[in-house]
Amino acid sequence: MNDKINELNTLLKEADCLINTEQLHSVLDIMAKQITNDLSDKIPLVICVMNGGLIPSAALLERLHFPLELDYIHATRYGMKTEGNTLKWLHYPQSELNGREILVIDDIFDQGHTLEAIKEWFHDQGAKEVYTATIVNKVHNRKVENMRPDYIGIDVEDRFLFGYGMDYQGFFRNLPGIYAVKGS
Ligand SMILES: O=P(O)(O)OC[C@H]1O[C@H](OP(=O)(O)OP(=O)(O)O)[C@H](O)[C@@H]1O
Ligand SMILES: Nc1nc2[nH]cnc2c(=O)[nH]1
Repeated sequence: MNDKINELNTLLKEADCLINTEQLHSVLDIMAKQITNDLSDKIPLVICVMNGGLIPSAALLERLHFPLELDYIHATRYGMKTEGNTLKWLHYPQSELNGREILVIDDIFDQGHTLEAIKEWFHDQGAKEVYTATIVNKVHNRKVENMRPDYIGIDVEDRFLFGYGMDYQGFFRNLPGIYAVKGS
């Protein structure tokens, strides 16, 4: 137990903070304004992508001051690893989706397989429009071809990130900033 705590504390101490809390708040304010402009008259169904989307969803939701509904989906393709695999679907939303305007919120757009598959699934369920939002977009050339989020907070370098929803081996989703693992 102590070994694990020491290992994790060292990892955090050596990590680079790429986006601090203040920067995150201004990014979230801007995203919330864009979303409000587009969706405030549509009574959207907001979908949190668990687990990483939990903190970004809460932060955006408290900045959206118009009628909306909330549900969640749980899909994961990284698990405890730093390399993505096939997407596992763990929970589907229970709300009526047919004809709805949907806003899907996640923490990161990396290669894009997760959001691309989720967006396609909502369209298959009869959603009228599916918007997607992520706090960060990782910059590299390994992306899916045909999809980008409608709302992106900030571009980040191609390193392994944690904090603000994103985990390192299941830990550190709770950090109020975004960090990159040393040497990644
Ligand atoms: O753009 P991609 O390359 O598909 O990666 C992005 C996805 O990876 C992370 O989820 P993860 O599978 O780690 O599950 P988690 O949300 O429970 O952390 C993150 O929350 C995104 O959903
Ligand atoms: N925690 C975490 N999850 C991811 N999923 C896709 N990319 C990342 C990343 O950099 N960090």
